[in-house]
Amino acid sequence: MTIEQLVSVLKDVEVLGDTSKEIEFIAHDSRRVRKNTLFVCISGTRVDGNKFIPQAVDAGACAVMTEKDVTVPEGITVIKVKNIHKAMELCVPYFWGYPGKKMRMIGVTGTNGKTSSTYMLRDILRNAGYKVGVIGTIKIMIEDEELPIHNTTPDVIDLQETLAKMYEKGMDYVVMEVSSHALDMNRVAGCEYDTAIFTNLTQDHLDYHKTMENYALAKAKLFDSLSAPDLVKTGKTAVINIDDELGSKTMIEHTKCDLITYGIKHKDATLKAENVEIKASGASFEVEYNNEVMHFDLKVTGMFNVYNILGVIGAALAEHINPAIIKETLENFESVAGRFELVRQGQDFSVIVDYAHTPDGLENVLKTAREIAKKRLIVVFGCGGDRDRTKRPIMGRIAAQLADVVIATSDNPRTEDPEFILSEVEAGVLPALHGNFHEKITDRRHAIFRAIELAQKDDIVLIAGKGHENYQILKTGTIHFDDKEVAIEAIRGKLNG
Ligand SMILES: CC(=O)N[C@H]1[C@@H](OP(=O)(O)OP(=O)(O)OC[C@H]2O[C@@H](n3ccc(=O)[nH]c3=O)[C@H](O)[C@@H]2O)O[C@H](CO)[C@@H](O)[C@@H]1O[C@H](C)C(=O)N[C@@H](C)C(=O)N[C@H](CCC(=O)O)C(=O)O
Ligand SMILES: Nc1ncnc2c1ncn2[C@@H]1O[C@H](COP(=O)(O)OP(=O)(O)OP(=O)(O)O)[C@@H](O)[C@H]1O
Ligand SMILES: N[C@H](CCC[C@H](N)C(=O)O)C(=O)O
Ligand SMILES: [Mg+2]
Repeated sequence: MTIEQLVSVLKDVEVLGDTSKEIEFIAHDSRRVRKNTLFVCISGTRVDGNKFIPQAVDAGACAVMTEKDVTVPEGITVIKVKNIHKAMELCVPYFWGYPGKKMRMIGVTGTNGKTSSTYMLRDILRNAGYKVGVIGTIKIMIEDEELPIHNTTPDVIDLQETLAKMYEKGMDYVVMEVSSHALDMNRVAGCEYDTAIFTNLTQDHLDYHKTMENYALAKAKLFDSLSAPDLVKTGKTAVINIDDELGSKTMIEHTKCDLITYGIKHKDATLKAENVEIKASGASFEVEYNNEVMHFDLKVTGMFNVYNILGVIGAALAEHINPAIIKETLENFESVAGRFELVRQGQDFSVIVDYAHTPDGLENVLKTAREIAKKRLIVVFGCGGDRDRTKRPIMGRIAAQLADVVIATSDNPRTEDPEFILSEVEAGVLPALHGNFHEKITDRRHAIFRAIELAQKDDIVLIAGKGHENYQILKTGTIHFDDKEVAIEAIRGKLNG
């Protein structure tokens, strides 16, 4: 596409230089620039992308898009815009040919349960014979090909490039996590969702959204988008957890298309789970749809997973998937890496690695562990740095209320002092202790070893917060760290005396 064609979708734009050049790629990161790239200069929270123009030009950029007056080497075209984010939202999907309008798109939003739901949907759609791409916290999947990811929902440039790749490789469906940050920043511009799930709304990310109301309104944008004026596909459905009273009210207010609600408590839920049983071996429940009762005997457990599964059933039915395929797939679904994942090394106590990193996530997972625990429940957890500080004492309180042994440790401290984060966690732990045991061990590896050392026959050790992550982000840089690996090492050490 030529620069002239590309800028035709922009309004407030001034182009300095040759507009007949062909653009072959768009990047905002100078390290990803190649021949004939348009380099988009973004002033970020850490650095100003305009500073990297020389590197981008060296790497092959033939044009730059910027809000600033910049000096460029001769022959480089400058596209000057008023608002770089608005400009990207318009021209990047156009450049890639609107791939997010060509495939069926399922978006999942909510504080917790997004990754879990997308993985279940992927399996259902694949078993129904479709080619599926997935975008979310852990990685990008294009059928079986895996690519790394930096955000739960990538920015508009990375997202459109990924969607274009998926379209080119023949994906019928894209199932993706749509984070509140992404909705607020409009990273999903140019996407057209067909079915959207709302899992729940509980406290997180208040550092960014400031209030729960703003957080809810960011999520509601996904539901607004289902009835936007410029849609090209038909058959939109919102699938909403109606047991989440506050969140569902906002999401439903913003829904103007077909609606499927789900829940366990609410009497009017379209999909209402009955006879729910939570066992260590898995959850079971029944749900009625179109006057037929479907019975589910799952391998995953926990009330929270029953909710995730109800949302998934709703989305799959909205996409007209055969109920028999939905049932068979969900009954065989085992787990997502780092989500209530059992670490089995032949020890006589259970070790679970889980990604709970919000108050509600931690409460749910501790309650589930408590329901299936034969003896004591030992929890190792912490809170991330440079993230919502107000959740720290709340998570501390929940851990102290629900576990027998509480080991507070570091998560990803990022640029913060780990001791300071822990002091905020402990402000919640200490007043809530009721004769139960507590230790503060800043080093996460030591904390995991200590929990496993303390574990006795039939106890459960829950290592929460980092799930699948194989790194720890410290002030000094990112190091390799994997809760599961460390747990295995500790268990083996204990078994070998
Ligand atoms: C606050 C926020 O969202 N920041 C996002 C933002 O980074 P930033 O503004 O700090 O960018 P920056 O590092 O200052 O760089 C500015 C520009 O210089 C460019 N650059 C930089 C270095 C270089 O050598 N060359 C170069 O060109 C960068 O590519 C960028 O365009 O743009 C980056 C690229 O798109 C994002 O990866 C980054 O997400 C950071 C890592 C982040 O932690 N975001 C969190 C808050 C987030 O978005 N989370 C949500 C929800 C998670 C969930 O609950 O599931 C998510 O969707 O991930
Ligand atoms: N429906 C749910 N309600 C509450 N907690 C949940 C639910 N589903 C999962 N969890 C808990 O939250 C953790 C994270 O789950 P998952 O990764 O599916 O959520 P997510 O929404 O993708 O999170 P993120 O915001 O980091 O992308 C799980 O390990 C589990 O402890
Ligand atoms: N997507 C979430 C993940 C948090 C994971 C936890 N390990 C942490 O670092 O706080 C976030 O960026 O807030
Ligand atoms: Mg996720």
